[in-house]
Amino acid sequence: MSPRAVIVGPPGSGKSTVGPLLAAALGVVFRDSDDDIVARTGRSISDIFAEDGEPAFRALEEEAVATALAEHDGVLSLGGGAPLTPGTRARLAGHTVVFLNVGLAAGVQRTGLSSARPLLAGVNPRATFKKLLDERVPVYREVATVEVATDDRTPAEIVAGLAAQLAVPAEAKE
Ligand SMILES: Nc1ncnc2c1ncn2[C@@H]1O[C@H](COP(=O)(O)OP(=O)(O)O)[C@@H](O)[C@H]1O
Ligand SMILES: O=C(O)C1=C[C@@H](OP(=O)(O)O)[C@@H](O)[C@H](O)C1
Ligand SMILES: [Mg+2]
Repeated sequence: MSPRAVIVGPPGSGKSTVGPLLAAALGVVFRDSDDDIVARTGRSISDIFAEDGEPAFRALEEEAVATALAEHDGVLSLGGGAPLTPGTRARLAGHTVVFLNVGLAAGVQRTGLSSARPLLAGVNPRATFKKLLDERVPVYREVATVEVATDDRTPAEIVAGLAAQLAVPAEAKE
C-alpha cells in the first residue's frame, strides 16, 4: 500500500488546503501528518514545540510519517519541515511526491494571519520565511517528483492540474 500522492512544501504553500481537495478529486481518503500527531498525542503542534522542543516534535513527526506512508493509500500532506529529517527523505524515495511551492510574499501573507506555526512566530516573520525557503527549497526539490507554483493559482486550479497528472489511465484500472 502506498499513498497516491504525498504533498510537501513550505508552510503556507497550501498542503493542508489542497490535499483534501485533491483527495476528493481522485476519490481517495486524505490524511495530514500534523493532524495524526495531534490525534496521537492529544496536544497541539505549538504546545509540543513550546514544552518539548523541536527535536522532540521531529521525532514524533518522523514516526507519524513512516506510519502513514506504510498504511495510507490516499493523499498524504506532510508538515512543512518533515522532509528535513533524513529518515523521512529516505522513506519518500519511490513515492509520488508533489512539491507545492510558494514565494516569499505569498508565503508570508498566507501564514501571517495564524499563530499556529511556532517556527514563524518570531519578531521578523519575513526574514524567517526567507531563510526557511533558502534552506528548504533544495530539499523539497530533492524528494519531489512533481513541482507546482501556487502563488497565482487558486487551490481549485492547482487541484485540477494535479488531478489530471495523477489520474490513473483507464487501461491501468482494468
Ligand atoms: N493557492 C492558494 N491561494 C491562496 N491562498 C491559499 C492557497 N493555498 C492555501 N491558501 C491559504 O493559505 C493558508 C495556509 O494554507 P495551508 O493549507 O494551511 O498551508 P500548509 O498546510 O502548506 O501550511 C490558509 O489560510 C489557506 O486558505
Ligand atoms: O515548517 C515547519 O517546520 C512546520 C510546519 C507546520 O506544518 P505546515 O507546513 O502545514 O504549516 C508544522 O508541521 C510545524 O509547525 C512545523
Ligand atoms: Mg499544513
